[in-house]
Amino acid sequence: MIKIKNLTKRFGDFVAVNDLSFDINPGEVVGFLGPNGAGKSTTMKMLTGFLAASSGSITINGLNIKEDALTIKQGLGYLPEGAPAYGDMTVLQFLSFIADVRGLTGRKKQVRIARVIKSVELASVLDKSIENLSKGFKRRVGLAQAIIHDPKVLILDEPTDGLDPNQKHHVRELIKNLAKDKIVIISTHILEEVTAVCNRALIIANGTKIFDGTPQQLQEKSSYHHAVTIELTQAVENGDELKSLPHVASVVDGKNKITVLPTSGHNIFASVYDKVQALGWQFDAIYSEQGRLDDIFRELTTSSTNAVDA
Ligand SMILES: Nc1ncnc2c1ncn2[C@@H]1O[C@H](COP(=O)(O)OP(=O)(O)OP(=O)(O)O)[C@@H](O)[C@H]1O
Repeated sequence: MIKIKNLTKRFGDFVAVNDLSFDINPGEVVGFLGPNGAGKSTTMKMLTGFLAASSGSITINGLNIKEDALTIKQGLGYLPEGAPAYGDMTVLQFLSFIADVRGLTGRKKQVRIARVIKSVELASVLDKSIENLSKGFKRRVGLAQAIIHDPKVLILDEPTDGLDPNQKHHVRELIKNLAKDKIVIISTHILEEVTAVCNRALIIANGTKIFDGTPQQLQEKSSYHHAVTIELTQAVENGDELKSLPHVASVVDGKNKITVLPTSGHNIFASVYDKVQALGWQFDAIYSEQGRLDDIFRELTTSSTNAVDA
């Protein structure tokens, strides 16, 4: 279990992480979100013992990062931002080196190396220098070094950055499989990643926690939660006719699309559907939305007085 209490990091007068507190339990895959400069990487660096906190405490499985950094690091996998160091090593040399650093020897070392090569799909680049790899392969090598020792806590800073869509899918599946008995913290800008991989979302802005809940609870905060979208066959209608329905907050007219937003907590699908039928509108699709994460992310992170726990 990870316990973060009143964690603060100052760089001179600037407060990058401000009084952050939260706990994380095994089995949780936490999407750590926030706009650029919110303090995500700084928090991750403190969690992994690479940066000392100005105040507050971090304990991982009962050990304090200040006193037991080495023991904590042994049970932790970390994928930092960017590419792995030692660009002149080949992929295989690098993995072998990391396995040595992690104290793996003999058959166990060979088995673990073979396992990560397979799970992160590195077989085709084993003899290439890391510096000559594409961005996506560099990221995969970074992921391989983070999981080679089967750590109980995995901290991944933008794990799918630079990967093509197939690889993104593959890495997300890999993370989901790895996550069963571990704590996984993923920093990401990709909101769809949160619903695809995470069972908890934690959003920070200006170093302060502004949301902590499930991806579902995050979606429920969107003004598009339970909004009804009608994709019209022809863009001849406007949404004025729908504005007067009960519990309708507003109507957004798009090109061939009209979206009807409900007032909080109301389900307006049936009444919108009936009205569209009564009006005789031709449509290709009509559906209820789950909520738009981009929209709620913007709402939460652009307002400064919005601290919330789901
Ligand atoms: N070593 C440092 N010295 C001074 N300021 C720093 C230092 N490291 C980070 N900062 C500042 O702290 C703030 C938080 O940075 P951090 O890298 O943690 O943000 P982030 O949420 O990871 O952003 P991004 O999404 O852009 O990676 C930023 O304003 C950054 O400029």
